[in-house]
Amino acid sequence: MKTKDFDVHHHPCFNAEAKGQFGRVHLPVAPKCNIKCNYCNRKYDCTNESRPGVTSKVLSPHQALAYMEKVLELEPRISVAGIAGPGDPLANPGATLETLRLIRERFPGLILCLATNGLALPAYVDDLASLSVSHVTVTINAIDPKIGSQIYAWVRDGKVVYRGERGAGLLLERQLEGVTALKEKGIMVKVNTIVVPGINEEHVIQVAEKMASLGVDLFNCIPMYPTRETPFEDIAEPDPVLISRLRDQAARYLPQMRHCTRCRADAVGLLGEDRAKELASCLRACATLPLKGDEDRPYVAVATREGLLVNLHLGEAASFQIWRRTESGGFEPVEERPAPRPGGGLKRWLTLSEILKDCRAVLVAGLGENPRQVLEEAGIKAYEMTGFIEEGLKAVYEGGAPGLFKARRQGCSGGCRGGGGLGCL
Ligand SMILES: C[S@@+](CC[C@H](N)C(=O)[O-])C[C@H]1O[C@@H](n2cnc3c(N)ncnc32)[C@H](O)[C@@H]1O
Ligand code: SF4
Ligand code: SF4
Repeated sequence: MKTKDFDVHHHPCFNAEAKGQFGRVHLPVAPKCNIKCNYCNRKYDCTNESRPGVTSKVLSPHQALAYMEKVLELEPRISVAGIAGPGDPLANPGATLETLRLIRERFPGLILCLATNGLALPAYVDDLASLSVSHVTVTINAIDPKIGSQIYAWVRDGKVVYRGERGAGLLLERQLEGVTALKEKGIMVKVNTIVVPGINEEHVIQVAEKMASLGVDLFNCIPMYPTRETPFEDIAEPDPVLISRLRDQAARYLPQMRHCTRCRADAVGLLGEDRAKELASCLRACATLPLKGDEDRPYVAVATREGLLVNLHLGEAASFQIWRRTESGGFEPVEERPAPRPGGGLKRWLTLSEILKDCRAVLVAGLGENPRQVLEEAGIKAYEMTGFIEEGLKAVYEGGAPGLFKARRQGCSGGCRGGGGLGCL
């Protein structure tokens, strides 16, 4: 079938025959998640770990568009732009839909794809269809809430957190509704089932049977990758012989994906020829672009006592120094702007966003999650660091200097395997 400007068969995950010819890029624009799987660790900022959920940077939609342009220059065989985390794309619906919209507009010939746990899927199927998203992967690990409750620590719907069978039951309900709605729209659906020894390994076949009854196109039995600092870290990875047997049994119901490489959330390239390491500096550079691409934001605001070091927390700065890049490539302070007075909660940070609206970033020694969110929603990236202002400015304007800024989630889990590991998911 040929739909619009792209050919749905050119997806290397859904069609094994396409995998040597066509590649995919994951755009890491979705950091938050609305459930907690007991095998998943979404710590990022690591270039070496090769497992699902890891990315070296999170991008805004406009940064992701700029990154996509660069990636296609380097690797024109990429036919798919997908969003697979590092959290759940539909737990970050604003960033996800905006990214898909920007990519669809600029690259009508690309296949758009999404991987989700399905909790928020029913609410967004119409949006996905209207953006011509043609391929969706839903991770469904159990069709029995008793089994699901051993895999999911919690499920958050709006502001309410559900645990145990109630949480797993709600998730399952939404997954079934979401998959049905996707198929009604003619979207290709792959179901990922993570095989967790001792928990769901024999149940996997029942999941496949149920998915077949909903018209799912492809089934992907994925061996759980034991990940440090998760409740399942001590469960051994399932044996390849077991996985092969489960795939053969599940094949009675659905076609099987047997070539999944368990990609990172910033995977890029052909499957099995991942170029995420090679493109890490490009990804980092794109993460330093203004958060909102269409605005002119020449300045960076700095919380400093004396004008040499970044040494004040956001909340304790009575004023911010405003710096810019000079034509010769150096940096100079242009003015000092008073900060809003303490107190006033959210209003204080909204006022600060207005004061700094021509700044692409603010350098501070520390800040809380609420002001960070308010500033970032206004397009001002907040970087936590201590040290020389000029070093921070260089990193903001030019990228590089990994490690200078304090990671939002601290480094990798210590289980780095120097990038060898398992390829991508
Ligand atoms: C990182 S998630 C992102 C998309 C979405 N949040 C989801 O879970 O479907 C991509 C895939 O990686 C899987 N995954 C995460 N951690 C894993 C692990 N330790 N072993 C195997 N698969 C894992 C997820 O279950 C999902 O199928
Ligand atoms: S839904 Fe995806 S990102 Fe969220 S915890 Fe599970 S595997 Fe991780
Ligand atoms: S994780 Fe598997 S399905 Fe997802 S992009 Fe990688 S190979 Fe394709």
